[in-house]
Amino acid sequence: MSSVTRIAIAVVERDGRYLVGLRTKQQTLAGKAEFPGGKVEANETFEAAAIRECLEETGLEIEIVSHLDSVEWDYDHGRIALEFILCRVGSQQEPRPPFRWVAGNELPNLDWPDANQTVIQKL
Ligand SMILES: Nc1nc2c([nH]c(=O)n2[C@@H]2O[C@H](COP(=O)(O)OP(=O)(O)OP(=O)(O)O)[C@@H](O)[C@H]2O)c(=O)[nH]1
Repeated sequence: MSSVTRIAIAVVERDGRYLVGLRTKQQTLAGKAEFPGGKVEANETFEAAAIRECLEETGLEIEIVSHLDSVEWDYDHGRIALEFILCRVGSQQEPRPPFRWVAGNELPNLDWPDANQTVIQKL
């Protein structure tokens, strides 16, 4: 049995809009929309990983608000356990592209990874 990779996802909200990126051709699930996130390192909490990945990918410093959802998913590229964490950003700083702010009511119109479907319905 293959092991499960732990993934932390930062669902960052500011004024009813959410931080959304686009997975590149080089990544798995290329062309899909994504929230900032990635693999949790050894001895790292999900929350710390969400903050670190968001800073690395978007340049924005965030704070944890609450836990949103836990999802396990079997992709062709492996089995992952995702923790979706609601976060906020204090500043009016703009994210590094391709990340951008998307209105909450626009989120269902984007092409998301399958594992994101339940969390999108909750926002
Ligand atoms: N970042 C991100 N990954 C997601 C989302 N939804 C989802 O299923 N995933 C999956 O979660 C995993 C995240 O891994 P990643 O490859 O982006 O993370 P990473 O940067 O640490 O990995 P790398 O070092 O291999 O590039 C992938 O399997 C990706 O397909 C999402 O909304 N955001």
